[in-house]
Formats: sequence, structure tokens, C-alpha cells
Amino acid sequence: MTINVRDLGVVDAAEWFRHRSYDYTQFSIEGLGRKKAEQNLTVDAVLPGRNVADTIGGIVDEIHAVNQRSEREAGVPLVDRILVVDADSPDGTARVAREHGAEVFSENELMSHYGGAHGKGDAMWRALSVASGDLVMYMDTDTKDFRDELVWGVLGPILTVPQVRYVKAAYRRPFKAGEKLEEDGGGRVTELSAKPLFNLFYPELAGFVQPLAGEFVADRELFSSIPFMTGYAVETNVMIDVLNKVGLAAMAQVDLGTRQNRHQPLRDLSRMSYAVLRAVARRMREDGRLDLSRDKRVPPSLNQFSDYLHAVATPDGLKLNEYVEELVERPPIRDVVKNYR
Ligand SMILES: O=c1ccn([C@@H]2O[C@H](COP(=O)(O)OP(=O)(O)O)[C@@H](O)[C@H]2O)c(=O)[nH]1
Ligand SMILES: O=C(O)[C@@H](COP(=O)(O)O)OC1O[C@H](CO)[C@@H](O)[C@H](O)[C@H]1O
Repeated sequence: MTINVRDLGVVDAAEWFRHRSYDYTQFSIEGLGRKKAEQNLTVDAVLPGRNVADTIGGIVDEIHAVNQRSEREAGVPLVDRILVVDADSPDGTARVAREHGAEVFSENELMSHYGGAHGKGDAMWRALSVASGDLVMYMDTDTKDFRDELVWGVLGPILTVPQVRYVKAAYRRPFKAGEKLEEDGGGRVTELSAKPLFNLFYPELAGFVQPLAGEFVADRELFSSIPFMTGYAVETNVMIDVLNKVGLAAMAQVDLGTRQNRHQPLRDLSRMSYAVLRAVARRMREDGRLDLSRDKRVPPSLNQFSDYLHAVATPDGLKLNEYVEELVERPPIRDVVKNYR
């Protein structure tokens, strides 16, 4: 009989945390450039963007600056291609990104036989159809205080530790409302949904400081072999599927200091949280740990469409908002793109 460590509640998250947590200061642009050259690897940076005209240009510039330093010291750029996947943003995101020298794709034009794109996760999945690097590094584009370590930090462990195949960013997250700054007030869905859910159901992942961070890297082979959920479910499903595919020892995190993202109103985060919960529930059901046939009261909300009733108090009184939340799961890209290489 095999005993599942999850059933026993015995996991090695604490040990993983000790061995697979790094700090960006342990690495350098020059050192990583040399490692990349030695291993003859190419790196694509994939930047999903929706209405980020105010931040995307500076981020692309910072990647070019990192490349210049790496080329000077190590003879190769650290990032070979910068792919911006734009949500046909009305604010001019695509134009700005192009002016700063990125390759720009409309998320709706990639894999267009799947119809219009469904949010962030879909943009990230569709980008794999045009990516060509040995490593693919995703990066959020709403970062206000972007610094160069946000480009090269996550590359540290993947270029220097042979067992590591997936690296996630870790950082402190300030919350900024107007002029008021709360030092560790950001990452509300992370703290109130993702971390408790992982502790309970995927305790191996409990050592990740920012499990929902949009900055992470893996070899393209790995990303092309797992499904991507659409919208804001993507980080959650990728964490679980990478864990199941390569195991915790092949995963790492790197402290990058702090990161200030653009904040959505708390009310919108309720739906983001629901996406995270649905991603976990889907995987649990597949793992046989959530048996819908046994509990008839469980609503059919784990399928593609789910009603989300959001009860709120407003200046005009109590309101019950109803949303139809759609969560689609895209298949491993290598299974659906002919001759994917
Ligand atoms: O439909 C979407 C929604 C978000 N994003 C990008 O995903 C990242 C994080 O999204 P968002 O700012 O909405 O989330 P938050 O940072 O508020 O959690 C940003 O780079 C967005 O531009 C995207 O490409 N398409
Ligand atoms: O981490 C979180 O709790 C949310 C919300 O952040 P804030 O409370 O606005 O700082 O932000 C993110 O989560 C999304 C869903 O996984 C990701 O797509 C975003 O990249 C990440 O910033």
C-alpha cells in the first residue's frame, strides 16, 4: 500500500524553504550571462499587458539595459526576445511597447481559432505559440518600481542549480492608496486565499512567499507540457501542475526585495479569489480528493461557467451583483500546435 504524504500531513515545505530559497544578491548579471553562454541557452521574456502604457516602456528599457551589461561583460544578452502580449489595450500599450523595441502580439490574434482571449492566463498560454527560447520568463507589466533585479533575479537558480526547473519571484508587497503607503499591505488574494488553500490542500507549496507572483521562469518544455487556466487562475494552476510534474525539489524562489503593483479594488479581488479557489478545487477533483458525486450539494461551479453572487453594501443600500465567471483550461500547447518545437 502506498501512503500519500499529503494524507499524513507530513511534507517537506520547511526543508524545501531552507534549501530552495535564494536572494538575488547571490547572483549577478555578468555571472548569469556567462552561465547562459556556457550552456548555450536562449531566454524569452513574456510580458502580458492590459492597459499598462504608463509602465511597459520603462520595463522594456530596463530589460535592454540588463542586456547591454550582460553583452559587455559576458558577450551575450541575458534576454534574447522580449514578447509583449497585449490585450488590445485602448490606452496605447502596444504602441509604447513597440516604440521601446519589444515584439508585440495581440493576445486575440495568437491561437485565434480558440476565439477571443480570456484574460491574463490565456495571454500567457497563447504566447507559448510564438515563444522560441529554451527558457520562458513571465513578468507582470504593472510594476511601478521596476528595478533590474526583477529581470534577472529569477534566472539565478535556473541557470546555476542543475536540478532547478522552475523559479518564482518572492518579495515584499507594499500597498499604496493615494499618498498612503502600507509596507506589507499588498498581495491580498495571496494572503487570504492562496496561502491558506495551499496550506490545507497542497502543503508542499506552503513555503512560497509569493505563490501568485507574475514573475516566474521555467524551461519552455515544461510550460508547453502543462495546461494553463485562463484569467487569474493561471498562477495557481501552474504552481500545482509544475509541482505534480517535476516535484518540489525542482522548484525554487528568489527574494527580489519589494514590488509595487497596481491595485484593483477589494471588491474586484473577490472574483480573483474565486478564480484561485476554483483552480485548486479543479485539481483536487482530478486528484480524487473532491468527489462531487458523493456530495450532491456541491454546486456545478467547477465547470466552465459559474455564477458568482457578490453581496455588497453600497451608499444606495445592499446590492446583490451577479457575475458569470468563466474559467477555461487550455491544453498543453505542444498537444495542439502542429510540430511544436
Ligand atoms: O486580462 C488581463 C489582465 C491582466 N493582465 C496583466 O497581468 C498582470 C497582473 O494583472 P493585474 O494588474 O490585473 O493584477 P494585480 O497586479 O492587480 O493583482 C499585469 O501585467 C496586467 O497587465 C493581462 O495581461 N491581461
Ligand atoms: O497577489 C495578490 O493578492 C493579487 C492582488 O494584489 P494586491 O492586493 O492588489 O497587492 O495580485 C496578483 O494575483 C494575481 C492572480 O494570481 C496575479 O495574476 C498577479 O500577477 C498578482 O499581482
